[in-house]
Amino acid sequence: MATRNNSTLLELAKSIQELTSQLVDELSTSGSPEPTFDVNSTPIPETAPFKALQYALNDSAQDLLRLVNGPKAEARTQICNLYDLAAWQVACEFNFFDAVPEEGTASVEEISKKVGVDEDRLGRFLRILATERVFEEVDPNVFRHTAKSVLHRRDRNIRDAVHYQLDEFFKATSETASSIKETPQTTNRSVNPFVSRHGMELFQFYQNDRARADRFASAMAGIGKMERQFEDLRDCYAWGDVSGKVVDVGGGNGHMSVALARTFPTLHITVQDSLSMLSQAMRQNLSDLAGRVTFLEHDFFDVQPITDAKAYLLRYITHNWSDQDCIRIFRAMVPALEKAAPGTPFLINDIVLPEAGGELSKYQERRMRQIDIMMMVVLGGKQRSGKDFERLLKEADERFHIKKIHSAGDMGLVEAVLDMERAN
Ligand SMILES: C[S@@+](CC[C@H](N)C(=O)[O-])C[C@H]1O[C@@H](n2cnc3c(N)ncnc32)[C@H](O)[C@@H]1O
Repeated sequence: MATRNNSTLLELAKSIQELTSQLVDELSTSGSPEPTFDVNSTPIPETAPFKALQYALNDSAQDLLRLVNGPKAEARTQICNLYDLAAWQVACEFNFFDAVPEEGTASVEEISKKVGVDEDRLGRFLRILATERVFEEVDPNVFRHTAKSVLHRRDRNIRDAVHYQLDEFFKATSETASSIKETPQTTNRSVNPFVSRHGMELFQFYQNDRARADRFASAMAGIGKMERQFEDLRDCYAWGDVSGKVVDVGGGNGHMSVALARTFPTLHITVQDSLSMLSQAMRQNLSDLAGRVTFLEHDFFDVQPITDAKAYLLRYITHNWSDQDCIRIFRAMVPALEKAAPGTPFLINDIVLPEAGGELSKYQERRMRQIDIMMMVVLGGKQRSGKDFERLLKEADERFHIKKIHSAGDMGLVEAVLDMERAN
């Protein structure tokens, strides 16, 4: 029998009270205002102490709601989640966000004229969104922005990040079970739900569709604003101790290398990627870096051509590839590491999953496992734990070992080295 003395619900509520008090104190100490749902609300700072409180609060608050709602109500919520996503898909596709002024209101009739969706369906979508505080109906058929909706008006990259997920990735996700039924034992770049749904591999898809490719590039910038931030990479390794050449293998448009070089004046970074990716990067004005960031076309399945680097970085590459492909990528690094100074760090920057459940907050772990499933769906790729990385490195070359995992979680950094004392 539940009593106030043995109540899990009250324990969770107490934890929520305590964590919220700490959060308010932290906001007060840092001179930050409390967040509201208003368009002019200031979000909670994204620093480590606030993130830790956010994660813990999410666990307690979500567990309390799960227990209070019970499995049947939770199942009811779950079966209808996709209709929330349908509303988001339409809001992005028809850009409801720009159709409402940042300050002030717009009627359903006015929004309908701008977005080209009939008033009846438009109003229904706006009202379901408003239940999650995305827009607010201030008078019958009159809406205004909230903090959560105005973000997508103010930040095109973040809107694109939601949009591409709810378009090509959502469609692919709906094919997950049937795709696995077709090939229950195999997945890779060419065998996955994305290919089942769209009839071609992800990057081929974008090569064939310029508009979606541009949106994808913008969405990647949006994701960079939400997670995988530069500060995390900057703080998880002693970059200041590295003096000389660093190779950013598959470095994309070089945005991380440029930021690293601007922060650490002893770094000289070569960004390697495909020519199409690098051509964008090379258009940037990097005159302040006096040639400390350079670009080199290189396919990371081919042998690494730079043999005198002080460190090699592989950032958010491994999760795009199957185990067999990762082994090929690691193996292509070996000749360069053999020639480089002993102990040259081979840095794998990617999510590092916990080995077993319970090491992290459920909230944090879920965010990582969502990316793991995303990689499975769209690329036949995966997220890995430290042990998974160790196994793949050893399969690539017995002499690899992990020297240190500098940080785990969603900004993991694994430092591997090639042990030259050991015979291969
Ligand atoms: C998820 S992005 C990561 C980019 C960058 N490292 C970052 O952290 O922003 C993956 C990158 O791998 C590159 N890539 C894919 N296949 C490649 C290959 N065979 N050789 C070199 N780069 C490749 C892509 O062009 C893309 O820039």
